[in-house]
Amino acid sequence: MPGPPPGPVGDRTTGTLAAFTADPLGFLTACAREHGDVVSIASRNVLLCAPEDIEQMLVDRTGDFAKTGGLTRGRRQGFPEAMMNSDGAVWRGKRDRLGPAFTRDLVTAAAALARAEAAAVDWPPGTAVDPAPAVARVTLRSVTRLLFGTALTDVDVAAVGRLVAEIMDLSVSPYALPEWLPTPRALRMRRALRGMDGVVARIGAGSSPVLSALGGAGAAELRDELATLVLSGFETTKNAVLWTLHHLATHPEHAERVAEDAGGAFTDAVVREAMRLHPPAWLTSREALRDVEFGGYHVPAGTTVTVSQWVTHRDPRWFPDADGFRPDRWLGPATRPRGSYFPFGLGPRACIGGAIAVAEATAVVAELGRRFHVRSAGPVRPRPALSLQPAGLRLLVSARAGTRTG
Ligand code: HEM
Repeated sequence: MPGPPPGPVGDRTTGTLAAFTADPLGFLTACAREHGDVVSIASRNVLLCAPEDIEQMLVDRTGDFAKTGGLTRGRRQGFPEAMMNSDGAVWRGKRDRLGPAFTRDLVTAAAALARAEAAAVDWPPGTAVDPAPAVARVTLRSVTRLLFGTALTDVDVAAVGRLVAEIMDLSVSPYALPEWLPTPRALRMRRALRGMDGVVARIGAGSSPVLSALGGAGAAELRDELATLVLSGFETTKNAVLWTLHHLATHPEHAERVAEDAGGAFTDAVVREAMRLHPPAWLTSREALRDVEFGGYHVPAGTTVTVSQWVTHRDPRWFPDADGFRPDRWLGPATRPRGSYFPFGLGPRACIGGAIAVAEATAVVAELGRRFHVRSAGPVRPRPALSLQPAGLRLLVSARAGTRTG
């Protein structure tokens, strides 16, 4: 009978919670480097780091795992009727309904819309800017125009931004107080959700292939589906663009190539490499529905099994000079195992908008990289909220010769 996986010895009462909460990325990295590919990171919590195990969980043995158990069990789900928050046959029905609307044409349209939105960014040259508000506006407006045919106003953009900020703050808080308590945070969250309801109502009144695909949904289901599509399609893509700008700001030689590349293979490689080092989705979890075995260790039913893009994307076994920003590694044929790089997840539950996100991010980076020189204006720290944010990012911006900046 195989034994349990090895792992860190935590505090007698709180286990490893304090170490995880203080520095989730550092904690998970240390677990992998010190204990191997299958690590018991807390009671009934296991981290998988080997590509073949990651593939097993996300692709080959999906029937042994549920998405909506584990870390999310018992917590009220923000949008419970959305595809993203469902499992089993209910999820299958929703994905079959929505999937066909995500066509190749939609991906092509995503690039054109994102480039047009990015063309309107008017950073004053010669200044240090926080790029997040402009990039948020570009990514949010392009994804909502693309999916729902609706151009959001600045009031809508602000309303979605407020909700995302609340969700991100909540996701880094170690304290989960009951939601009915009238804490300032709970009140802010309720206000932000009401603001989102207004945006969703406007979006739902539009017309598009995605809205037609959702034609048979009831009111609550439609609201949950639209809200999660907006939220998941926007914050992650925004962070992918912001991290890419950060890497270009610290690697002028790559920024020069992007300026010349007009959104070609090199710009695509730059975005992929940024998502390797700074994956917007840095953690994915499932609950084991039955006893399973990984790497010769026993993992009992009910265990939360986690895979981390942050940890595996930085493993030197699959990525030589793993901490270096080297976009050229994406230009040759891929020789690394499939489960070593999974910014959009893998298997049947992989991101429905991955191709759209890459097209959008590449188009925005191409357009901004063509018009602006960017230099780093200070230290940046990864903030592992629900999505990995570049905290403190500021860029010194100047116009490239021969381009208008606004
Ligand atoms: C850089 C941008 C993005 C990243 C890094 C990202 C990442 C992910 C990941 C890792 C998953 C799978 C989670 C799991 O296995 O538990 C996922 C699922 C999902 N994503 Fe994305 N995503 C991005 C952009 C988008 C966009 C643009 C859309 C919408 C157009 C979108 C909509 C969704 C939906 C609806 C799901 C749930 C799929 C399902 O449950 O069947 N995402 N995303």
